[in-house]
Amino acid sequence: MSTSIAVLGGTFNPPHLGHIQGALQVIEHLGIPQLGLMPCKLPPHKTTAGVSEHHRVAMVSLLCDSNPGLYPELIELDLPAPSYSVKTLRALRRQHPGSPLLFVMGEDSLNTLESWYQWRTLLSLCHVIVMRRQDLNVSRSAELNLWIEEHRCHDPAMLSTTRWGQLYIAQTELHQASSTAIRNEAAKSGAMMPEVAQWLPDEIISYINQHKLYANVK
Ligand SMILES: Nc1ncnc2c1ncn2[C@@H]1O[C@H](COP(=O)(O)OP(=O)(O)OP(=O)(O)O)[C@@H](O)[C@H]1O
Ligand SMILES: O=C(O)c1ccc[n+]([C@@H]2O[C@H](COP(=O)([O-])O)[C@@H](O)[C@H]2O)c1
Repeated sequence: MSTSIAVLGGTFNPPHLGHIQGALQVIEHLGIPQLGLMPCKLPPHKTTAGVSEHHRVAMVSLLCDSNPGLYPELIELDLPAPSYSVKTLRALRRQHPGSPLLFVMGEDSLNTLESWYQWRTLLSLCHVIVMRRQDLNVSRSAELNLWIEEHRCHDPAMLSTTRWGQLYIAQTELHQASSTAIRNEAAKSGAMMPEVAQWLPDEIISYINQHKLYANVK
């Protein structure tokens, strides 16, 4: 079987340590060589991606430069908006027909999966890997829970011996970081609470300040 291809899709407005910690732990837990951070063109459930594609890609690229194992996967920027994951995974599947394809998402994304375009089709294209994330707002429907249990795999070896079809909940550590909280904090006063600022690596803080993306991050 060919080497696994793994991607974490996101808006990355901005990228933060919750993304990095989760991605690095998925790499380690699954024993895969690398994982692509895949900025979307336009998130399907939002009216805008926030700051420009150029800045989001630049921040993702900075993170990848300082984290061996992570690389920018820019395929969605060449696909039509909105960035429906099924369409992206079809395109990735065409590029890598013989590889296990791993689509990584946070637990909050899993909880809203029923609202995604052709969501049941995802597992005919890829494996879905879930990173743990506290999500106090949403409870899953009985139907979604049933689907999860039907497809859930407990043996990570299956993820490299089959190319699609498994849903795996990785026991990643919880991380509180959230792009919304970072943006809200920055907008408030220009001086973020230290616990929020520490969710951002230094190179991202410098980039945000240099380009005045939100407000100054101290
Ligand atoms: N702290 C975190 N722990 C685990 N998964 C996360 C975390 N932050 C984001 N993710 C996951 O990474 C993916 C991309 O996230 P995204 O770029 O939307 O960041 P976000 O912090 O959720 O942003 P926003 O608050 O703007 O929605 C999503 O599947 C999301 O669930
Ligand atoms: O395909 C969909 O309908 C769909 C709906 C919501 C989100 N997604 C994808 O999920 C990823 C995370 O989205 P977001 O909005 O949490 O940044 C990103 O790659 C989106 O394109 C995909």
